[in-house]
Amino acid sequence: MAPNTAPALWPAPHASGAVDATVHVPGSKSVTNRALVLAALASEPGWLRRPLRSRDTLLMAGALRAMGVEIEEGVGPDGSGEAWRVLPTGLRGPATVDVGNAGTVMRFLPPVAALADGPIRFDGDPRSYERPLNGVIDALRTLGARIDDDGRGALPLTVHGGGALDGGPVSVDASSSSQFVSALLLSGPRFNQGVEVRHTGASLPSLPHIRMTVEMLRAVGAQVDTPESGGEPNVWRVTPGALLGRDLTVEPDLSNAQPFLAAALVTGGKVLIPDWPARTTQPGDRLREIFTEMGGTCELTEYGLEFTGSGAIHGIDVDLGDVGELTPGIAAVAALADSPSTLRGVAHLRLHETDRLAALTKEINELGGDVTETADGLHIRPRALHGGVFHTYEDHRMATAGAIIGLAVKGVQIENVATTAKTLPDFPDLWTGMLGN
Ligand SMILES: O=C(O)C1=C[C@@H](OP(=O)(O)O)[C@@H](O)[C@H](O)C1
Ligand SMILES: C=C(OP(=O)(O)O)C(=O)O
Repeated sequence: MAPNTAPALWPAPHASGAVDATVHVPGSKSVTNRALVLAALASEPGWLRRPLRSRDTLLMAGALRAMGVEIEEGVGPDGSGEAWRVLPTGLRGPATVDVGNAGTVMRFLPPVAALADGPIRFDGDPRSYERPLNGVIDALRTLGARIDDDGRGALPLTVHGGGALDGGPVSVDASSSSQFVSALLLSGPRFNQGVEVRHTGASLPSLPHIRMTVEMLRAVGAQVDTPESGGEPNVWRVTPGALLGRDLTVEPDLSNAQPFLAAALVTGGKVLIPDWPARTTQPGDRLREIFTEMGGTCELTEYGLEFTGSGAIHGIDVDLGDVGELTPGIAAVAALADSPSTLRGVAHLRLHETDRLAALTKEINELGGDVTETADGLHIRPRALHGGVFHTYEDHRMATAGAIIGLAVKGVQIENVATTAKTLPDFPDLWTGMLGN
């Protein structure tokens, strides 16, 4: 008998009433992967408490280990919580890095590899070959690195680390991904002359993620000048210097909190997310404002964020350029709203895990929806939806978007829900737990 290769279908639970749940959301992918890189580049050991353990972060840890960094399992210095202890060593090749489809791994690590002694080969999932990396490759060459690639500005490639990198000024068009800028800044303190990154493109997505990079660099002792600290627009400067080993507790992933907040909105229920930070650079914090405009109310207390749906869901006209990774979840809620929505500023999502604008349009429309792509986003006119298969294109946020729709629409089946393991392996259990099943 021929093997059955069709991806499994997961019946998305339909909500029989208003949810009322507390959901402990695991750590932030973006914070965990920056913290791992910074700890690996430090001059002394460091701790990461409550790191996210998901495909993207385990790939990052595995890649750093392959380059000689020791990452030990342990409990934090005060004995509480699970932690990783990172012991930076001389970075070395030869090594092979599997980036999977993690933007943070494929973009943040080539600059680290340029500092290693020996060749580091980068490879990954088929989709990783299509995601832009030209900004990092070209910039590293300008800064003195030797890289072998096939000329497409993408994976696979080999960085021939020389043990050090000159660094200095470099221009990069980061309109396709803010991660180009973050990547160069993160390793910048270890370049001989530091780095001055000048973004030359017409637009720059995901600015909060660049702010996260800057704040985390400063927290380990790096000196960073930014447009916001009185520097030139679109220019970031990192001074060369040693990095401290820190004891960092990773915040919950607020973008992964999105489907649970959406559940409160869609069912007219209530969800508490403990440990929601009072101040954060995570883009998911914008959900407090966006989901309030879409019909909920929220309160940030010492216990966390309590979000309550009113039973009504309103459409929204919003520029998501700063917070692009929230688009699939917002589109799912918008498809269930009482008025149309326009999501703008996210053309670069066509180069994410999948072409998210095309995928959302196709999948929502196949359930009976009325979504059209615009040049830089989506137009969503709510219509009565029906059940069917929601394809996910190996995109974790497509899977969680489908689950949101499934709360309100009977008979939705999510293809390959296991793809949520990219950033939230516990998703199916957390979801059914939230629903009291
Ligand atoms: O630096 C980061 O941690 C991220 C930056 C953003 O990338 P883009 O600027 O490519 O959208 C975001 O979408 C991604 O999920 C995580
Ligand atoms: C775009 C995303 O991931 P990546 O870090 O792979 O770019 C995402 O998580 O939505």
